Amino acid sequence: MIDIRQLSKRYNGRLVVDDVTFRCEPGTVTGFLGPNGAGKSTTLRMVCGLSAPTSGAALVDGVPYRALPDPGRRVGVLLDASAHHLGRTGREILTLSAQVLGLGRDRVDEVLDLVGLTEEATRKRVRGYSLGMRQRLGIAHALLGEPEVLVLDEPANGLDPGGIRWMRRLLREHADRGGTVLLSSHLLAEIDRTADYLVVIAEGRVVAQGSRDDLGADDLEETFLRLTGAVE
Ligand SMILES: Nc1ncnc2c1ncn2[C@@H]1O[C@H](COP(=O)(O)OP(=O)(O)OP(=O)(O)O)[C@@H](O)[C@H]1O
Repeated sequence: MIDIRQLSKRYNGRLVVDDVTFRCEPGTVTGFLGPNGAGKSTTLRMVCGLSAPTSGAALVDGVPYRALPDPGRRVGVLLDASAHHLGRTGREILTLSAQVLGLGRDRVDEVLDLVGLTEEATRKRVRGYSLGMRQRLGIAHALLGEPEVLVLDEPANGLDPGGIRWMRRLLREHADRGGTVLLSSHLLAEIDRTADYLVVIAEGRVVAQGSRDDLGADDLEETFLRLTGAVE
C-alpha cells in the first residue's frame, strides 16, 4: 500500500508538487496521469526515497521508503530505464542487484525470462540496447526482489504495441495476486486500459481522482484535456 499525504515539493521557490494526497491499495493498478512537467516523476521520486518532501509524507506500508527494513524486496522501482550502467550487460546489472538483495542466480534467469529478453540480448552491453530493451531490463530489475509494491515511471515508453500489451498483462497479474501498482504515464490509452484507479495531476496539484466511472471518463482524452486545462 502506498499512502501519499499532503505531499509537496518546492524547487527554487516554486511548488512543483503541491499538496498531493492519494492512496494506492493492494490488488489495484493506479494510473498517475498528467501533462509534461506536471510533477509525476517528482512525486514518484519522493515515494522511492530519492527526493525529500518539502512537506507532507509519502509512505509505503505505513513508513517512508528509507525506513523500510528491506526496501529492495518490498518495492520494485523503475524510474529511468536509461539510468543503468551503459558499459555493463543486462545480465551483469541484474546479477549485481541480485547479490545485493541476497538472491540466487536462478532469480536472474526467471526475471529475464519473464520480461522476454533473449539470452543473446542479456549478454550485450546496455549501450547497444533499444529503448524497448532498456525498458524491459528496467522492469526485470524492478521485479527482481519479488516486491509487493511496484512504482513505475512511464513504463510503456519505447515499447512496441506487443510490448505494451505484455506489460499491461504483467501489471494486471501482479495486482490480481494482491500487489500494489503505481504507474505514471502521459499515454492516455495505455492508462485507460491498465488502471483501476486514476489520479490526474496538473501543475503539481491533483485535479481529479477516482475510478474511470467516477471521472466520467468515457472519453478519457477529452476528460484529461479538460482537467489539465489544455482545452476550455
Ligand atoms: N531537480 C530539480 N530541480 C529543479 N526543478 C525540477 C527538478 N526536478 C523537476 N523539476 C521541475 O519540476 C517540474 C515537474 O517535473 P516532473 O519531472 O516531476 O514532471 P513530470 O510530470 O514527470 O513530467 P514529464 O511527463 O515531462 O516527465 C518541472 O517544471 C521540472 O522542471
